[in-house]
Parts: sequence; structure tokens; C-alpha cells
Amino acid sequence: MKEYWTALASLMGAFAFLQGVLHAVFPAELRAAVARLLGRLTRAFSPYCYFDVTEMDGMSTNEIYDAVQLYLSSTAAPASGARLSLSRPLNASSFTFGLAASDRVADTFAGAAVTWEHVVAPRQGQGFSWRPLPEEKRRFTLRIRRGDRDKLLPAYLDHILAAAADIRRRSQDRLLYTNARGGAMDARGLPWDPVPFKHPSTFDTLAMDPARKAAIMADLRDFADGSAFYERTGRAWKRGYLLYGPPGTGKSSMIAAMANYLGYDVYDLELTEVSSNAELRKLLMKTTSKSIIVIEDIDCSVDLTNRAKLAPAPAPKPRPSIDGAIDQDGGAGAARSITLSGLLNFTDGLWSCCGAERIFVFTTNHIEKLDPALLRSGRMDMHIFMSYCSFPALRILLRNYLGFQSDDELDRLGDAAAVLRGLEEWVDAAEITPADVSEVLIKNRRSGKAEAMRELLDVLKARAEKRRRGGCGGAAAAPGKEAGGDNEEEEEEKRALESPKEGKEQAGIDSCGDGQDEEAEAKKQV
Ligand SMILES: Nc1ncnc2c1ncn2[C@@H]1O[C@H](COP(=O)(O)OP(=O)(O)OP(=O)(O)O)[C@@H](O)[C@H]1O
Ligand SMILES: [Mg+2]
Repeated sequence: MKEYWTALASLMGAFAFLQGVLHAVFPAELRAAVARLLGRLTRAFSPYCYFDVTEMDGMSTNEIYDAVQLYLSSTAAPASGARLSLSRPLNASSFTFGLAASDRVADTFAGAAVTWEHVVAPRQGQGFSWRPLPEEKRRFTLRIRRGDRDKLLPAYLDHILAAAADIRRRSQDRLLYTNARGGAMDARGLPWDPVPFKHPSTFDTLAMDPARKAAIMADLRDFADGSAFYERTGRAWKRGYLLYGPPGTGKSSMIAAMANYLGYDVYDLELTEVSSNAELRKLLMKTTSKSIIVIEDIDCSVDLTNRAKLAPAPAPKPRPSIDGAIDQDGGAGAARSITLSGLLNFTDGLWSCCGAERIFVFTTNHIEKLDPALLRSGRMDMHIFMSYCSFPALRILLRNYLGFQSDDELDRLGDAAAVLRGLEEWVDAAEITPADVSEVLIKNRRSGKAEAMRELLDVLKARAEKRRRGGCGGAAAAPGKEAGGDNEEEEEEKRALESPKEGKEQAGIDSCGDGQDEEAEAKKQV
């Protein structure tokens, strides 16, 4: 054993001596040149070519590095024994896996096999920089066969960028943006404030006629998958939906369901916070693709008049007006107000197509107050009437709120089957909104399914009776509340239905009512 250690020690001594001689005889430059030459020779005869994707591109982060990391973490197959790192980005609800240092993954694209290696080395001598660089130099090295090079590049990189964007969008929670800062920009120059968007409404929970629901979902899917179609037909890749109907029929819930269905972010545009067309355009430019731009209660946000009408509308409050090109305070303020044409250009003008894959949704309780130009196809391509609760919609609410597992269970009610038939018979006459039905079911859901349905039936009957006597609908009577209560209350309910929102003002344009109804009807209605 002793001899063994002595031999090893002499061998190491000889090696150190040789290394010293080599260093003394060959200067560092010569050694580096030889290493480079050897590297070149190996590469020249190698059947592969290599591409480095470094983490830092000069002083800024390299977008492709991030994309490759994300892409590899979820699509490529790690070689056996590969070590994955785990992380969860801020606001994300799912984990992402990353490739650890010096590990490799294999991938295939267009029938060609490629290998990615994650190389991490310590950064030497930071030098002076305003922005500290990471302590390690990281890069991905892509190895592909020489013969596959033309086939793979740049299509493979485009594929990675698109896939990474998709993964990022799916793993990240939806965001709801608002422009509540009245045009002021944040530190990064953005006029929108984001908050996580966690609205639970989906097309499953949305109570409406199943056939109409399916038509809307198909339209949305067509839109989202329609990149090639929009390009071929020369149309901007955007679509407008107008949701109209009485309060509480699910317009806002529909927007949330759309966002959840497509995985889009939502930009809730508060028009009253926008002071000029230029600001409106800036807001539009700062929205991302794959998003829904919403203007709720469009008839109430601003004064609406026909763009052809030049006379300024009286403005009781200093708020933006959609009113031809004439400013209400005259001259000086002209550049500072939103005009109808500004809004029209926002939805279907040259600027509306900066960015792609965007949906515009306007909601209103009074479609007849909207300018026909705003309603035309190209701006509002689909008009969706959110109606009072129909029986198929009521069934969805019963399922959601009372916990029926399926339609079959609802049909096999035994004793309560008669109650279900009663609901079917009375629901149309009651003209009740899904919001009111939900409220009754929420209040009574603990009393059991049959009892809750009976309570709902009582409410429907009372409302239908009230309507028959009063000739008009109203908000739902609370369960157990006497049907046909006093007139004052009835009047109040009626008023609440007709002029639902605080701060909503009559816009003073009812002249275009009938003609516009016909026009709206002529359009594609759902
Ligand atoms: N069609 C529906 N399906 C499921 N739930 C609904 C539906 N309509 C209304 N609701 C329920 O009623 C409440 C109000 O609905 P929502 O805010 O979507 O109505 P809205 O049409 O936007 O009303 P408004 O015109 O006053 O803004 C929501 O909490 C939702 O749960
Ligand atoms: Mg709403």
C-alpha cells in the first residue's frame, strides 16, 4: 500500500513538472491558439452545428433565452437523469420546470432531432456597469445536424417563441386592466393598472339558451383560431361584440366567461377617465394582443350623439363628450374631448389594428341609444341580446345553485317534478332576470332542492301576477314576500329596472329609436 502512495506522489510530481515546463516553453497566447485550432478542427469534421442562446444580450436580457427555458420546461423530454428546477412566477397559478445547469433535453421539430444543453459558468471580472450582471453566465446551446439546419431555422425558433408565449399566457392568471388613473402613466410609461382577474364565471355557469351559447362559443373559437383567415381576407384580426339587455341578465358575466374561455386579459376602459381622442388612441396602443377591450354601459359613459350632428350637446358636468368634432367648451378644449368619430376610429379605424387578436365588447341596457355607426358590422360584429331568464337558462341556474349533477337528475325529481313543470310554465310570464333567480336560489338553497324550487315557483307566480295586473315587470319579490305589494314599491322596482344605474343619464338621443331597432335587427343577432 505504501508503495502505491509513493508511486502516485511521484506521478503527480512529474505531471506538475511537465505542466510547468509546458507553461514556460509555450506562452499563454500560443496555448489558447492551439485550443482554438483544435476546437475548429473538431467542429469542421463534426456532423453537427451549434447555436448559443445567451441569457444576456449585451446589457439587456435575451428574450429568446427566456422563451427557450419556458418552452423546454414544458414540451421537451428531459434525458434520463436530467435535473429540473421548479419555479412559480408572480401571479401565476401553476409551476414551471426549468432545466438545471449542464443538463440536456432532446426535442424534435419537423421530423428532425435536436438537443439543447444548459451551460452555466461563473462570470469572471464583472468590470464597471450601471446595472449589476448575474454572477453566472448562462446559455442554452442548440445542437442540430448540419443537414437539418435550413429546415429548422428560423422556423424552429419562431415555433419556440409562439409556444412560450402561449405557455406564459396559460400559466399566468388573467389580468384585468383599468385606466382609472385618468391618463397618468406609471413608472414604465403604461396608462393601464393591472390586477389579477379571478372572475369565476364560465360558459358552463352562464345561464342562457344552450344553442345561443354554443353559437357564441363557436364564434369566439373561430376568431381565436382565425389568424390565417384574417390574413387571407385582409381584415384586421379583431372582432366586436355588443351585449345588450336589461340589468342583471349576465352581460358582465358573459365578458368574464369570454375571457376565461379564450384565456385573454381584460382591459376595462373607463371612458369618463379619458379626456381626448389622442389619449384614447394611446390607451389602445398600449393594450396587448389576445385581450378583450371592454366599455361597459357605453350609453351612460359619455353623451352620445350622432357624429353627423354638429351642434354641441349641453354638458351639465365637465366630462368627455362623444359629439361630432365640436367641443362643448368651444375652441380651446376641442383637442381635449373624445368625439364619436374618435370612438368609431378606436373600434374600426387605422389605429384599431395595431396589435392583433383583440376583441371589443360594449355593453348597454339601451341599444336604441347607440349611434348606428357604432353598431355596424366591423365594429360590433355580433349583437347578443341578454334576455330575461328562459326555461333552459333556468335549468342551468338550478343545476349551478342547487347542486344537481346533471340534467337527468333534474328530470328525475319525483315529487318535485310538478314544481319543475310549474317553473317552465311561469318563467316566461314572470320576466325575471337570471340575477333575481340566482338571488332566490342563494337564499333558499339550504332548505333543500325541492323547497328552494317551490320558493322560486312562488316568486315567479307572484311576479307574473304583478305584471299581469300592472302591465309591467319589476325586480323579483323576495321569497315569502307578499305578491302584489304596495304600489309605491312596485313603482320603485319599475324605475330601478328602467333607469338602473346611478350616474347614468339620459343621453338625449331618442330620435333614432325605431329606425335603429330595425337596423339592429337586420344585423347578425344572437
Ligand atoms: N345569465 C346569467 N348566468 C349566470 N348568472 C347570472 C346571469 N345573469 C346574471 N347572473 C348573476 O347575476 C349577477 C349580475 O349579473 P351581471 O353583472 O353579469 O349582469 P349585467 O347584465 O352585467 O347587469 P348590468 O346591466 O346591471 O351591468 C351576477 O353576480 C351573476 O352571478
Ligand atoms: Mg354589468
